[in-house]
Amino acid sequence: MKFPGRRRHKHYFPVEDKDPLISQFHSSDRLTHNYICGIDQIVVDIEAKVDQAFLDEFQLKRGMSQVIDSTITNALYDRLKRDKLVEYEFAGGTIGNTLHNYSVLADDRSVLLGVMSENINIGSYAYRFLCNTSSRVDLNYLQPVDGPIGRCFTLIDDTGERTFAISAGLMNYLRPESIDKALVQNSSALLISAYLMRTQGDETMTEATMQAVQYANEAGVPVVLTLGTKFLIEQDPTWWAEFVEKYVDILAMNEEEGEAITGFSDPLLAADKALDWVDLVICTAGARGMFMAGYVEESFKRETEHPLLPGAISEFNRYEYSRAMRKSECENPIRMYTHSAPYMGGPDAIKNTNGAGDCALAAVLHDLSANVYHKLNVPNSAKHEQNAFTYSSLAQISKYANRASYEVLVQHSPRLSRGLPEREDSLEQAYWD
Ligand SMILES: Nc1ncnc2c1ncn2[C@@H]1O[C@H](COP(=O)(O)OP(=O)(O)O)[C@@H](O)[C@H]1O
Ligand SMILES: Nc1nc2c(ncn2[C@@H]2O[C@H](COP(=O)(O)O)[C@@H](O)[C@H]2O)c(=O)[nH]1
Repeated sequence: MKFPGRRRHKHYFPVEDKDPLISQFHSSDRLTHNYICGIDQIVVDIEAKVDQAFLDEFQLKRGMSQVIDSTITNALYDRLKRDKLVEYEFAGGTIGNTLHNYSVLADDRSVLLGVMSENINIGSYAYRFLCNTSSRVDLNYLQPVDGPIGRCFTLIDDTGERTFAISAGLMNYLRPESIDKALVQNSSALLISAYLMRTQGDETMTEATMQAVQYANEAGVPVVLTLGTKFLIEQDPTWWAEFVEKYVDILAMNEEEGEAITGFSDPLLAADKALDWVDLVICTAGARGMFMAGYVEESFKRETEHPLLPGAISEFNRYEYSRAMRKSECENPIRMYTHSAPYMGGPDAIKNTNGAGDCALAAVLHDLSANVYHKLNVPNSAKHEQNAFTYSSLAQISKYANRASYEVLVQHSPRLSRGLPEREDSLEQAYWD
């Protein structure tokens, strides 16, 4: 719950003193609301601490997200239960987490597309997923299926490395006809992950995703792709690069995924390379914080007031105070980059890194969506003389994203249980204005 805040005496007066003009102005139903939507394999995370011998026993590759068959699933589940190794069971899924965190941060609507069991028993995984998802995430468009959603065994070793074993259930049976064209085309962004391309046999998730992407591309709705895991990208980096160039507008990745798709281990160079394909890049880099890269029209560029940073691209942060634009909106596009270290140098004790990257992306999406909201409701604002993609400067967004992921690092779940404080000394005043 948000802090109730201070009450001022002057706001309490008799009904007859009410000014009809003022009440009209404050009426929130006169504001136009926007939303973002995303597609996911609906899964619940089952988290346990394990060692290498445990991974070997179930033929799991350390650090990977891998799909397991029903024999391994049953054996793994029985073993986790028998030895009481399960620490948490919580709604997961990379896009589910991101939309939940977006809705918590923005206190606004997002729409999740995917499947949901049509018959739900109290305490079942489907039930848990629904219970652990923000009421601001619209679940009305989920496609019913006759069977279970997915389970993601999240196995964490002593070093904090996470190995994901996915028991798919019916999570990949979202059908193309379940994608509502108007819903996608009226949204402020369509969020997808690389995992959605990992289907087999008669699973229809990839086709459904491509249907949504086609609708979004047709309507100019930004398609945001998060790469999920480097192992998926490493299998065919050229295919992924072409996919990104053809269909995607905003690319989110961590430094390992960045290396897999671009060949550059330096996150700044990886972000720069990815900017050949998309309009905006987010590259998280664990304890090193995050890098972002984007475009701005020459005439709207703003120089940073921070020291210029050395790096593979010298003084790369020079224009980090600029708001990002789509390359196609710029007559003379300039590339700009920013880097932010972790908020407060990172937490003293990290409880869990699960979902830190998803949360950073949620904050970026919040900024993008706030821009759309502002434009819809205050179209004549001087702010929109620049046809920017983002509400804030790249420098501000990356700080906000790191602030949001900090919150995930100090809790056990990948999903935020509350929004960020209204104002913080550590964020520049301009952010809140
Ligand atoms: N060990 C760490 N110390 C401090 N901050 C961290 C650490 N790991 C992650 N973070 C924060 O979380 C963000 C996302 O983390 P990262 O691990 O790169 O994402 P992903 O979960 O996608 O692999 C980073 O940009 C940083 O702000
Ligand atoms: N939709 C899918 N989500 C998956 C898969 N494997 C893992 N995950 C989810 O990722 C988050 C952790 O995100 P990260 O940014 O910290 O890597 C976790 O909650 C898992 O549920 C998958 O195959 N599909």
